[in-house]
Amino acid sequence: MSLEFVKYHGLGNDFILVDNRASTKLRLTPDRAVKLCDRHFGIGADGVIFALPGQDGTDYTMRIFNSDGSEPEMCGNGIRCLGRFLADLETTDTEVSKQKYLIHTLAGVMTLKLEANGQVTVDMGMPYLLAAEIPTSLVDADLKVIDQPLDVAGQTWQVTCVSMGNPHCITFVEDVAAISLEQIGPQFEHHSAFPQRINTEFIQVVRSDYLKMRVWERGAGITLACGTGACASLIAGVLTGRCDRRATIELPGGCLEIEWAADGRIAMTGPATRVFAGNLEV
Ligand SMILES: N[C@@H](CCC[C@H](N)C(=O)O)C(=O)O
Repeated sequence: MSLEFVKYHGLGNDFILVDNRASTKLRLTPDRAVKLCDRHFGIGADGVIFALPGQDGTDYTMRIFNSDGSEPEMCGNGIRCLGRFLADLETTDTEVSKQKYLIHTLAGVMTLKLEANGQVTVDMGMPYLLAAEIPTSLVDADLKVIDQPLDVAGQTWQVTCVSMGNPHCITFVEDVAAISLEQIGPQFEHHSAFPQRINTEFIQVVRSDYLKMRVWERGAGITLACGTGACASLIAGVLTGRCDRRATIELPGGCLEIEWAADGRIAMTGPATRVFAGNLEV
């Protein structure tokens, strides 16, 4: 038996997309996902995303597995890719596709809008800011983690933590290029202050409406972009008085536009690109 997949990327954060609309049972195991993500012995990707039937009134459900086989709650670049994937599938099936989707995720319901210029805008919902919600033991459970000291690799970093459904630890630095991400990223990810591990973003404020970011992702390591990380970083910038509520975030793979609206909801706009399709032996 063979299973068709499509490879997409959002700013170089790349995913294998699987059409799982006919069943709530995953068509691949997490172990198989790990093998497929391998860049030498597999297809190569930062994660595998499944498009499943909707639940609780949504159009579809997204499940994603990181390249280490762990299942995160949400993925910003991945959900934009899912939007394009679903539109392509619907066009193949019926010659028409929706321009707007309600997607069920482990982080809640996300709304996607496919823009005419190829970009995808996602209503990412509200951030979670309390220590218990991240989760982290850095401060008391009912407090926010804003510019708190964290010792990693013999250095004290001032960190701000934000959950976008998945956990992020943000540090503002003078020069993102000077950070030894490969060396310190794993030490942040596995720090005892973060019981569910953590995604780690380093941010350089170029202007109040333009930030540069590098990321070490939980379960995937260095990636070229992270959508939830870009949202969390803008929020950390606002909370610490470093940036505007709307900004461009420049990642190694390109730029995302992020806005934290007055009602507390976060919008992310960026591209989603189809790379190729193939068949897997299952
Ligand atoms: N690259 C993603 C985030 C994927 C999940 C993350 N590695 C985690 O474990 O939380 C994005 O674009 O948001």
